[in-house]
Amino acid sequence: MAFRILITESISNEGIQRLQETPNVIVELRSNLDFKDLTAIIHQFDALIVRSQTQVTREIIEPATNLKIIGRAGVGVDNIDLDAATENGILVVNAPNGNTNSAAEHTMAMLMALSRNIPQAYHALKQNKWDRKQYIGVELKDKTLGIIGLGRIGAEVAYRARGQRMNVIAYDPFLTKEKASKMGIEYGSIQAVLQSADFITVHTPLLKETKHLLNRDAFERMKPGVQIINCARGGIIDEDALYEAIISKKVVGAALDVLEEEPFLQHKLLELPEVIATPHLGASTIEAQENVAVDVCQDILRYIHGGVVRNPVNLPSLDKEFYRKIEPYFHLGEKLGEFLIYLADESPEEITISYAGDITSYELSPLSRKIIKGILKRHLGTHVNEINALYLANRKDIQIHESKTSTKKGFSNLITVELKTKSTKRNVSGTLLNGLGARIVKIDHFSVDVTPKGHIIVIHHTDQPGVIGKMGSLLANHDINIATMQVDRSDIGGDAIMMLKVDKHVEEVVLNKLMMLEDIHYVRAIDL
Ligand SMILES: NC(=O)C1=CN([C@@H]2O[C@H](COP(=O)(O)OP(=O)(O)OC[C@H]3O[C@@H](n4cnc5c(N)ncnc54)[C@H](O)[C@@H]3O)[C@@H](O)[C@H]2O)C=CC1
Ligand SMILES: O=C(O)C(=O)COP(=O)(O)O
Repeated sequence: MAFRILITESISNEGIQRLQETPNVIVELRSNLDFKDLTAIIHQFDALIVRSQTQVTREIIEPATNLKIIGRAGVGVDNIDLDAATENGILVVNAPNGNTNSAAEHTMAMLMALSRNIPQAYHALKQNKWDRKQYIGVELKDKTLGIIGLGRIGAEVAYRARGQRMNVIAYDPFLTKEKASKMGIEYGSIQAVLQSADFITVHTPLLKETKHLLNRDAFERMKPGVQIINCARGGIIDEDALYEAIISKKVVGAALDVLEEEPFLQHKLLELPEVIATPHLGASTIEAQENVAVDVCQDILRYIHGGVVRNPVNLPSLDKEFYRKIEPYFHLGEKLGEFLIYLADESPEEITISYAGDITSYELSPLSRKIIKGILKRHLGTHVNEINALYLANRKDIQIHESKTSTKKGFSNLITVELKTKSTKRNVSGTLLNGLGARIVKIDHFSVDVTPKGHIIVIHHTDQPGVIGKMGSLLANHDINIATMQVDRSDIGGDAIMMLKVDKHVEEVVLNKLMMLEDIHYVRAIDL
């Protein structure tokens, strides 16, 4: 079946072509869809690529029954409902590096246009007005630029502002005094930035915490005559508060590339002569558009080809080398989960994953997701994946615990998964044996050695002469061939376990007959 990709906004051909050249991939470009159209057709697609103007809300995501990946050709993902995507097991990727320069350059262009009234003067000139006095500006040199959010774009703006011989003071929760001093800028609290800056530019994402970061209270703390730039996201600035601050002359200029609602036309801020604006052009350069389109399309292709995506938004990001090393454990982990859930008769309440030995040198959360996926998949089906496994476990009130010890427990690496239900605890351990691959090496307190693959029968019995013989004849009578067999016991005549690898699926009727045999207490058939 072909992999169908819907692109709802204009993105560079450099990216689209790579998708179109891929066999079995169908690309549809539909930049004229409204919300209703998109909701009606989204179920036909495996992937969706957007920029900032398509609102990928829960109402779009829920009917998207075939959607596997959403690509954002740009940085901000505030137009995508990430919770809804995660809950529905849809991977979201973005292109965080490709437009940094362009956004930083646009910020500088806005800063310079603002300080010298260039758009206003140009506009007057176009109307045949030669007015040199009204458009007198201020120099940037020796003025203080306050930067709120010193990530990729904020930092590039800081370097450029230093080039303009401005003093720069920045606030970012991840900024340290040492890092600031290496960059030749001052580290400040948000209050210090608000109080000392002549120009303030914001470069945070739009998050719950940054919504209306510049509000009435913030404007009150600023220096009289301050000028504001927003080339990040509408919503970071409270627009009513900015409007009032301009009317009261506290703020003497604002340059806005973004507003809370886009497209923005006939907005009251645009009626003020102190406000200059562009229609969300921060990333609109040939270079940035090529970069982000190529980056996002390459990630979609990596996804299609089963590779590691570079820029996941709702999954931990994996480095290629790390992925190569951890991938064999992924397979083992998922199989341990699938195996263990067959041993449980009741619904899982707690999952405890313990890692021991060499494996603990890795970041293990992607592996834990695989194990949980393996456990949940039996009852929740293929809908479970590594993106929504934790969310679904949480929704089912299953508690997850994880522990690690670098001490080796008989094997160079060992993964033990325990499943607690209302009345029992079952556990299974597995390892990767050098050169031999994955093995299940322990079930509860019994030692075994089984490849987690194919048809397996697990039998608990009492260690008595003849049990194995009776069981073997019964299987033979049903034409079931035993490929390998493992037995372990606690002590002579005590509890024992049998693990049989057989050549075909074992029907319920055969299992029931096995259960009727004397000294057999428990039988499970597991297909891995
Ligand atoms: N106008 C446009 O066309 C464009 C706009 N953007 C916007 O710019 C934003 C920033 O982009 P990048 O620099 O690439 O992202 P980034 O993730 O590299 O940087 C964001 C920074 O904001 C900081 N931050 C978060 N909460 C904060 C808070 N409460 N106070 C201060 N700092 C805080 C983070 O620690 C981080 O360092 C994007 O999220 C996007 O919304 C990005 C590209 C183009
Ligand atoms: O990358 C971002 O966050 C941007 O805001 C750029 O938006 P755009 O892709 O130009 O609609």
